[in-house]
Amino acid sequence: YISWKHSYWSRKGVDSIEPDFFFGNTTAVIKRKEHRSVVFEKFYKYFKSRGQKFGGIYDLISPVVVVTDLELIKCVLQKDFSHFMNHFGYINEEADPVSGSLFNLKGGKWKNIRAKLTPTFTTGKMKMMFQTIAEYATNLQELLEENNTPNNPVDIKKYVSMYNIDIITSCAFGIEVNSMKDPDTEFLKYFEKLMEPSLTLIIRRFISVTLPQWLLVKLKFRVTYKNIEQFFLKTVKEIVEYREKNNVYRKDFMHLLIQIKNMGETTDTGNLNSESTIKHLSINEIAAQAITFYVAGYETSSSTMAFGLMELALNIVCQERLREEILSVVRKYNNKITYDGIMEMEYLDMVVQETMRLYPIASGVSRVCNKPYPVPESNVVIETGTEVMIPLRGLHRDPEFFPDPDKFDPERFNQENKSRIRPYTYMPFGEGPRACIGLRFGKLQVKVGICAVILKYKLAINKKTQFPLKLSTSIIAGAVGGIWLDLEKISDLDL
Ligand code: HEM
Repeated sequence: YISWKHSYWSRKGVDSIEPDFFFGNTTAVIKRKEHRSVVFEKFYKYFKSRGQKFGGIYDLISPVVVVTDLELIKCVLQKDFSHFMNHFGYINEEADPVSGSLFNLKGGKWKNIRAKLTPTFTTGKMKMMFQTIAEYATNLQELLEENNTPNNPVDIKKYVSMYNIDIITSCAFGIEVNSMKDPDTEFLKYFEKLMEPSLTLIIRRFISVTLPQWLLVKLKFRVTYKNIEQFFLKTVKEIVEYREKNNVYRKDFMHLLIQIKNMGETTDTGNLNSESTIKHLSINEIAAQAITFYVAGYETSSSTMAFGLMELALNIVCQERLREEILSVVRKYNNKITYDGIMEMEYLDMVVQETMRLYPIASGVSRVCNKPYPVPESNVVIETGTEVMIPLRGLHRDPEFFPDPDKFDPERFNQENKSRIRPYTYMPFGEGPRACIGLRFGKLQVKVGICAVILKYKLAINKKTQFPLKLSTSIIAGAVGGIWLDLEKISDLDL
């Protein structure tokens, strides 16, 4: 049966790579030897070197299309989106409410909820939450101050993770956890359990992508542990009830989600109720979305920020130039970091963009075909249920699109060069109608955090950081062994 499954691409006449028995072509990912993004970068190079617009590989026994051609990428993500609306992932809202996240939702239901949630991330809403982000950036400065002792490097990922977890807990759930000062709160423990790649969870995830979805739904299969799910649902219910009863207006995502629950839409006011007839969301639905914001917005921003600070430590000229820019803008705004100030920092934007080119946190942009798709200018039809993968790291480090691709060079994103970047070669947040909904928020977290660190400390790489850098095998890539920096305090400027 396995051999027959592994003959799928040759039966279709599609160029493919010889699979290992059972593991297919992703053995290195399953055995945790390499990060998925690195493995898919190799597939990208292989098919491109053979002049193929796409090729076939096997994730275990499931066939996956790997795309190399920019025109085909455009079709999948934008032009023919109606064939590729969904992300891969098991969903059963009844048996496993947490699985009903925006990331997992399919078809019409996804479209509906996405439309309701999109106004949650407008510029106005980002400005509304800016103060919370800035306060946690001050906490990050204090934390670094406490932990930066002479001759002791700091593992920067650890601290930026605390900064991001506090922001996202505050904004998604409206809870002040302060992981920087008290890492043992019940909420954080459950969050750790939710994210923990335990063996049972790996097996459950494996089953969820291997067995047919209709069978899993019939079996009431669940990926999330019952006790973890109960904890988050109970927490969200309590927060919602408290806010509704006391008419609390807090400037966060939870407020906007409650508005959607009660009114079907968000407004720029403190209202939590209206006579609107638009279809509302249930409490389980808003809980699932709050959890998604949490999961999707924490590790992504933390890794990006840590890699950004690492590159700045390695490239002193860039670091000095960034510091000058930050200082001049901060002075303009009475020694404060403001939303408008952050938006004025052009070089900061270039640094963050270049960081995300070199270290795209997603292993690729993935879609699942939801109705048969005849690939233009070929005889191949992509069948319903087949995963299509666009390898971000392959594109971002392709010398045809980014000369000297391994070099950290923010100038690629200056006003003049930016306009020359070919569409669909740079997509750290995905692309098309299903691109990252939290883009603005994620970038803001990263930018404010980087400002806070650069303003106060001169960064240098400590020899504990292992080069050449090896990416960890967790879902969102980090650096094996950590990113160790020496921090030299150069200013007393608080945010
Ligand atoms: C630097 C930070 C971030 C990066 C690099 C990032 C990257 C991505 C990528 C690559 C995708 C898949 C897009 C696609 O399939 O085309 C995605 C989806 C998503 N992201 Fe982000 N993300 C970040 C921060 C955030 C934040 C802060 C939030 C929420 C507060 C968030 C919420 C989501 C959600 C809900 C989806 C699923 C969207 C859908 O299926 O409609 N992300 N993100």
